[in-house]
Amino acid sequence: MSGPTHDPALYRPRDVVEITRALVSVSDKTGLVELASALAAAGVEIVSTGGSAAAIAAAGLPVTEVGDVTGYPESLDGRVRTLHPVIHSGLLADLRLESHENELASQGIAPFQLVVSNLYPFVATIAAGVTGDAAIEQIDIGGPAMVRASAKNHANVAIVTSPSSYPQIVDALAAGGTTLDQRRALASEAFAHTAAYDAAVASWFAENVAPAGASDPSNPSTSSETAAAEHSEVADTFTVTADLKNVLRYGENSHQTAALYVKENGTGIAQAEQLHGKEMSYNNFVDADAAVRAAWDFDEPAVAIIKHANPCGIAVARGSGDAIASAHKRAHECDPLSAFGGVIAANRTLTLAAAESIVGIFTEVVVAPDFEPAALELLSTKKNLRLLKLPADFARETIEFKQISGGLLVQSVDNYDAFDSSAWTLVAGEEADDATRADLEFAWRSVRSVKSNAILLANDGASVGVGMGQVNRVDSCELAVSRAGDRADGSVAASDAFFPFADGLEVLLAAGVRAVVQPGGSIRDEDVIAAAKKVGATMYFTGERHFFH
Ligand SMILES: NC(=O)c1ncn([C@@H]2O[C@H](COP(=O)(O)O)[C@@H](O)[C@H]2O)c1NC=O
Repeated sequence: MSGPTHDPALYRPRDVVEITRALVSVSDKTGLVELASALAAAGVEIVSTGGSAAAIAAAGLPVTEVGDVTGYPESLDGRVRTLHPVIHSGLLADLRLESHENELASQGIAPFQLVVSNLYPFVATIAAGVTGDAAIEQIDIGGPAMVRASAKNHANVAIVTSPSSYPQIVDALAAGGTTLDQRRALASEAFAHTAAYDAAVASWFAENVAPAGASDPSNPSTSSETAAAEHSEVADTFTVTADLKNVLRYGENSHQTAALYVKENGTGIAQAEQLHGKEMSYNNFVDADAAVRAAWDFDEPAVAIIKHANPCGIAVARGSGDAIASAHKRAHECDPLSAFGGVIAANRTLTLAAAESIVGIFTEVVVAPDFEPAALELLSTKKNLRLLKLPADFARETIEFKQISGGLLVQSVDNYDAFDSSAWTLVAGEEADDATRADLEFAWRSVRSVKSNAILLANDGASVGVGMGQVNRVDSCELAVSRAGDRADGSVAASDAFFPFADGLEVLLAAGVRAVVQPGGSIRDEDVIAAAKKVGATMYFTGERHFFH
């Protein structure tokens, strides 16, 4: 038996390939009858598997069952159908080579020039909650084999994996055949189709079937018992597959190209339904994601207002009135100047009262789990405002990744839940009273949505001053204090990481901050604690930081 042939001299050129025989085996039968009609009208012999053949025959069109070609019945509950040398030789024979042509002829096997196939709906099956052997049975084997075989042999075979490509095949029939360029493009789509399919299977398998210790980092444990548990198992490869949803007008800047890709079973911002407004931009998506990240960190009704991926206001509701309206008003008051042109996320249905509070403020995007009809109507009067409704099964991601040159960094998301102040250590001043404690918990929860170095001042469940993204902590403290103005006096503060020196804390204390929560852990903690004690301020250490870059 000879190995692969590489001698270019042996290849006879082939561009247009006339279609005389097609193999059709599709789970998604959209457009099947229309395509089969065109094939039949062009005199193409159609060979097909059980369900596809039945659909074609039911339309009164001629079709040959695969079993009649192989002389072998579809067997093992359909596990073995097209997996037969008579089929695969017809898919893989490279008719540019005289030797293949002769071999096929001597075996009495007719080649295929067209394969139409899409695979068992594995992702839809597991999304519907199917598990165990029933899910495994939906892993298509014969389909990917014939898709990959014909994609490899695109010099001779056109492989169609999507009903959206059927019209070009109908056109090709009229034009006398498929061109090499066409078959190359279709083969590229086909390999992407099987790669995405296998990625979905691999990810499900790692989580549901593989023994413990072999899990995929895209599915890390969501247990937050200890931070160490989050750092446990990582897999040898990291695969992400996402399909193009739409090309965006541009990226972060107008000279950058950009597109939105969506994960097949994703339930996030990328899947949100746009109810109103202009097309979402790249930056809108980034900010909407950051806004949801901040607002969804709270169980109680909360609103976050984001600019350039940073909160310029976060608040929970107060009083007996409309909760989301209250949360929005209080979040907005934190920094009205910065909230201009911001992105607002609410973690509850956006009410009319909240819409009335928002409508007069120039806002780019409002994202919420739903909108009261009257709120939608009111906000829809703003033509430039985009309204996004999150999927009903919206869920925050459990892992995140960043591209670096030559690779990817992957980590579990910061879901370390250390908001219960009873677990903190008092290192300076008096134990906080209940109201102060609640404010410290609010500040500590909010500060992890702020880019490091992050300082957040809060009062009564609302941020009053945010210092973000500075390259030293003193500047972040000064920024938070200057944004808070008079409101710094009597507020509480959270710092996403320890104070390396007392200087940053001293800025906060001088402005009247009366209680502070921070991780602790600096080699100069004693100096920092002394600064708090000196003015009688309360300070807690959480023991865990919340860097966010
Ligand atoms: N076992 C095989 O040899 C085989 N050959 C084709 N299939 C799949 O059978 C499906 C079509 O089945 P039907 O035509 O019976 O509805 C296609 O999704 C195709 O990918 C197979 N099924 C799974 O492995």
